[in-house]
Amino acid sequence: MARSQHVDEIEQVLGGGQTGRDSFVSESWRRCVELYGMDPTRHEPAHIVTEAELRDHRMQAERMIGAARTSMQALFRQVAGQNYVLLLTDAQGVCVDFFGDDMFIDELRKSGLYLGANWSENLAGTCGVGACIVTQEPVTIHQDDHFDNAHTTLSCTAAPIFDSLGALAAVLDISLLRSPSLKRSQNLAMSLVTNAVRRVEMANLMAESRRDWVLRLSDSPEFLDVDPETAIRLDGSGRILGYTRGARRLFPEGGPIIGRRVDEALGLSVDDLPNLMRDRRTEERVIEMRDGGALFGHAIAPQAPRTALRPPRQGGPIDGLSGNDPVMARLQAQAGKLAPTQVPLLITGETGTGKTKLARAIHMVGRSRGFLALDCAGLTVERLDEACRDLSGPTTLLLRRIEELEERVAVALTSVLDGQSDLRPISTSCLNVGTLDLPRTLIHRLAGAVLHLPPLRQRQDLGWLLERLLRRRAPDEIRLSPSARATLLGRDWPGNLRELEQVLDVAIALCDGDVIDQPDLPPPLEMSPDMGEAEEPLEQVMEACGWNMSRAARRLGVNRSTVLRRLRRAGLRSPA
Ligand SMILES: Nc1ncnc2c1ncn2[C@@H]1O[C@H](COP(=O)(O)OP(=O)(O)OP(=O)(O)O)[C@@H](O)[C@H]1O
Repeated sequence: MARSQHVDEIEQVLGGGQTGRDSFVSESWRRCVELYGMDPTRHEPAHIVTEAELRDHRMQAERMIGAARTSMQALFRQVAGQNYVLLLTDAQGVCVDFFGDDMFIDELRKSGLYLGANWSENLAGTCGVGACIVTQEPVTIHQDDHFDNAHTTLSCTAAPIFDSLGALAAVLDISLLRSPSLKRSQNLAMSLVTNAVRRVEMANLMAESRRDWVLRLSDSPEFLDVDPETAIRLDGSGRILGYTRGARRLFPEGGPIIGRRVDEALGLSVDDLPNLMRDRRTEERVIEMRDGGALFGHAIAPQAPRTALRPPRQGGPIDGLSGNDPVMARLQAQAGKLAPTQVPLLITGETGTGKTKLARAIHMVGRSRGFLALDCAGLTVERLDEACRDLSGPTTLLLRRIEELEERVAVALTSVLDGQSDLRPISTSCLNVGTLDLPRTLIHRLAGAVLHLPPLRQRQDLGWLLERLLRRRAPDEIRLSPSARATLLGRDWPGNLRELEQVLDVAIALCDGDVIDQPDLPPPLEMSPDMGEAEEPLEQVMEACGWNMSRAARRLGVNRSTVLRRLRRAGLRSPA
């Protein structure tokens, strides 16, 4: 388009005419004339700040430059050989970082596609960075979308980068000195730059969240751990301390996000975060959204060491484990005091009583940065060595079902613990410490203190648990009828909290309307006499099972070879 045509079109738009330009372009033209007093015939060189000013701008933007570096490098590699230039500007529009081809450096510098160029709209007229700062949205300003006649060969696609409090912090711009005439030729550039911005915001949030929980969210399980769409940073009571821009979709009604509770948008509380850590399968980490949708979640525990021997926070993860049960209250008080120490802990209790949950809660309150969870069933020496090889700094080692440890692995574990003083083991077992068939040397390294969780049938807070678990699973309207409630309160719960959760899940699925009635409750599992508590002495178990190895294995919840090994170790033989 000839220069005069460009000027004519601007004047036409100023007069209220429609010329087919994107509305954000026409609005920017209007601002250029009416707000900044620019002349449509202007042809001005790029505005470059002084060296000293650039130093200041770069210093102020230092953190964002660091957070953006990796994404910019990756983006630059993606567009290699296509003459694209990448600019990172601060929120004032000054270019504080740059990636471009050295071959064109003089031309880039002259056009303002270089460090120190100031692309704010009131100086440069309609341009990618300037329009992006004003609209706070991604934009492409293509060729004669630019107001200033000096820039009408450029094509600039820019996306805003927000800090974790939701304020505009920077702009990432991808530009071409010369481009095809069609604006849609830049659609791919737009998608590349918006993806890069998402990763920059994520890197920025992660860098400042070492002391808090981060919950990363994704629509699909495949991208959850590698390239999630958004993330929120949470304090110990589940309030949002920071977020990446994508998290706005959690609160479609708008308004400020900082300080909101996560359970306003998602069907989870901060106590559930340990269940969303990376050691769980991605497909299992589903989070219900309050609006009926679902997302996949990846929770990252606080990384930085906490101040030593700090008492657990009020309303923290350990406090949330029970209602008004005196045995649990005592246990939680002990757990809270032991959590910030390095004392190795053994948590015992029947299956499903919440041993793993308590272990994770202790880790959250403790001082360890790292967290490694290992299932002892089927654990090999190689897997143990591999998992513990690259650990650095204080780390919680959660060993689930320690009674399943094979002898060879038990020996290897003893050496691992001896060799890594930063490892704090927290083990769980369905057996009491006295019946654990493990080398004494190892038991002393694992059971500095023992915390025993009561079975659900002995807890006095079953009513509280019913309400809490129901509220976490179902919208507010769903409630239990008095008879359904009485039935649940009267059950034995051999599967403890896990069984309770499953019964509620089934009842919620089966109930019509918003009342769970007695017929909606699945009947209690028929427990065979073989599946009682697995805490009796081995000889008693064997006798009860008629010295049948398979039955004894089922009753103890272990495999046959473990029973055989225990019998040998205890010097027991069938009387027959
Ligand atoms: N205090 C609690 N409040 C609510 N839910 C709980 C509580 N403790 C545990 N749960 C839930 O009960 C289920 C079983 O808990 P967990 O896995 O910690 O039990 P466990 O004792 O380690 O079981 P197992 O010995 O069979 O591995 C989990 O889904 C957990 O989220």
